Amino acid sequence: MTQLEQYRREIDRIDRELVALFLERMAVTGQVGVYKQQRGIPVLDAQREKEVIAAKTAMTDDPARKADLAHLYEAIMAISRRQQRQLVKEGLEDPGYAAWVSDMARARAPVQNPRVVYQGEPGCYSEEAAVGFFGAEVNSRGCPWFSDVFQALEAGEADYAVLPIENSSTGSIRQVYDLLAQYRYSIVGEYEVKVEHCLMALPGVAMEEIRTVYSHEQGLMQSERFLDAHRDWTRVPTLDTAGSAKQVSETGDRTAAAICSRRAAALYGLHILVEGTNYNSANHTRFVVVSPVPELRQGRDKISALFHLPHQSGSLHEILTIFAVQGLNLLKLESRPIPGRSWEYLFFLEFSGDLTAPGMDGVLHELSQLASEMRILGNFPSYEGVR
Ligand SMILES: C=C(O[C@@H]1C=C(C(=O)O)C=C[C@H]1O)C(=O)O
Repeated sequence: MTQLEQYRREIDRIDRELVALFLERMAVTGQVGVYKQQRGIPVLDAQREKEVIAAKTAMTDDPARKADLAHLYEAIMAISRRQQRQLVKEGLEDPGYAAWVSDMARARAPVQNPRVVYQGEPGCYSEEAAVGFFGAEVNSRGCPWFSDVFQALEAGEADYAVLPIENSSTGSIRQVYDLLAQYRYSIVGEYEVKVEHCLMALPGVAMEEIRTVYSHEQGLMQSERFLDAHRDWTRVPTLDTAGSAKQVSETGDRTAAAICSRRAAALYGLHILVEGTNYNSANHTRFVVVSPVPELRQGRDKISALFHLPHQSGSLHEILTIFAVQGLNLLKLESRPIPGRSWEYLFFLEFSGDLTAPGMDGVLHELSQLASEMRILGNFPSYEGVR
């Protein structure tokens, strides 16, 4: 037997003892669950958990092992809470859970023939997403700024907004995340658009004549490598891609070009000089459909939630432990700074699931109890179209 085989034999022996003890512990924590259920005692006892961890970490002087034991016991106790939650039904003590229950109570059916707002001029990718999600006959209109879109919902001028949330080349659209945090609205759906940018100018204009190129900052960023080959062009960010095409068309400036969709070129009578200026050929933008009133649409399989975590080391790790222990499939994690509180963050998490499925109330209690603040932004069907 090699030395390695000998070590592994030893590890297997120790693990047999560990597993037997773990199962024994679970049997007792299960009995604690029955006890709590009979007496209406909450599952989580944060003080007791602190004591359990303190007692274990006191058993070694090695600081690294102390931290390891704390993590190990966090996971073990999350597992025993999950086991107890199958028995114990809890009330509305947790604000995040209570808010979700009250949101569900006011959830409405999808609005028929809705009024839809998006940011940009007709022909922009957001309009394309609105058409894709709601159909070609959608009653939609564009607004200059993202904040105008939210204000239109607030004023009751629209039923839904379609907003870009992330791009597969350049990442998150931070302004939209910040507005989602600011307004207490719900995400009720999502849609993806394959973004293929083109360089366009007035008919008859040659590449050599171009001095300035206009596009939304995302269009410029997604075409960065193409533009780097034309360093003498001035790059001017505009409110949206279609707006830049409209501007080139209306000013009649032969030294100007726009980076925008093929659709916008046709709409504003521009001539395409270069197709596919985006450096990533698989360039997709994901849009969310935002509603001022919560909805629970058929086929919901994706959950979006916002968390403010306690400003202490390990709090993100603890939340992620819950995801692992509860078998939740985490799809995206985004953090945004909190104004006025340097180095504190709001975390936006997306994960798979249907919050009305059995057992999900326990998951929400767990997450709400560990976060300083938790808000469910929505539970909606994920985009299923082809990429
Ligand atoms: C087992 C209990 O329930 C929970 C799980 C704990 C554990 O696994 O040690 C400790 C405290 C509670 O949050 C208990 O209350 O003792």
